[in-house]
Amino acid sequence: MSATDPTTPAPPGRVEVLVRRTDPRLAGPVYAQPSDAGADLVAASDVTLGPGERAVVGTGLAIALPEGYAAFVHPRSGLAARYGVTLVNAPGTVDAGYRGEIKVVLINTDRSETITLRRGDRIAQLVVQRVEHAVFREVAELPDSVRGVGGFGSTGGFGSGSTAGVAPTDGSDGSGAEVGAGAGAGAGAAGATGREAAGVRPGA
Ligand SMILES: O=c1ccn([C@H]2C[C@H](O)[C@@H](COP(=O)(O)OP(=O)(O)OP(=O)(O)O)O2)c(=O)[nH]1
Repeated sequence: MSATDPTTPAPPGRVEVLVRRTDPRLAGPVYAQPSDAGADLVAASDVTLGPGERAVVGTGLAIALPEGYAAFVHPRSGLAARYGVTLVNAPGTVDAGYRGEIKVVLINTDRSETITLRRGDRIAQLVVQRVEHAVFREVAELPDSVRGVGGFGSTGGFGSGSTAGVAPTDGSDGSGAEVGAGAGAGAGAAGATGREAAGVRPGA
């Protein structure tokens, strides 16, 4: 079934996403396999990326998602593993209200090889998901949790003989040095700057 066939209703349990081809000769979005999470997005134009270069590439597609959904532009693992090509902003977020052409922000992370992708090449994949819209409620204290403020490697890093679950002996939270202004326990809940940065209005 064509992904853009307007006469075929969505089967039960499947969300209907309206698709407009801004470039009618291009394919997509197409699920390569029935159980794939992502539908392939293709390049609307040729693009050549030297080592470290990036480009915003059109896909020839615009969509209308139902309210309560978003679509996420993810890299393709084959392009990433074979050529080092991924997305600068992975995953890119396509809002339900966005009606413009979906674009892909590609980057060539390879240090020496230039890659040329051709119009019609599959450059990314689109994952449609239900998303919650939160009500952000400001509080003075957050409820306790097992993790607490530990993060950024607090469970022991990446080695198989990790120290996961071993409490630090220095009385710290185990997360090592503070990482940026937003990593502290008070950020987000107590600091005025954090509130402003989070867009939380006083009294909201
Ligand atoms: O990889 C992406 C990411 C975003 N978009 C489109 C859809 C999305 O709804 C819109 C805005 O994206 P985002 O909110 O990430 O951009 P922003 O930098 O916050 O810009 P804006 O001020 O327009 O929201 O751009 C894409 O086509 N591809």
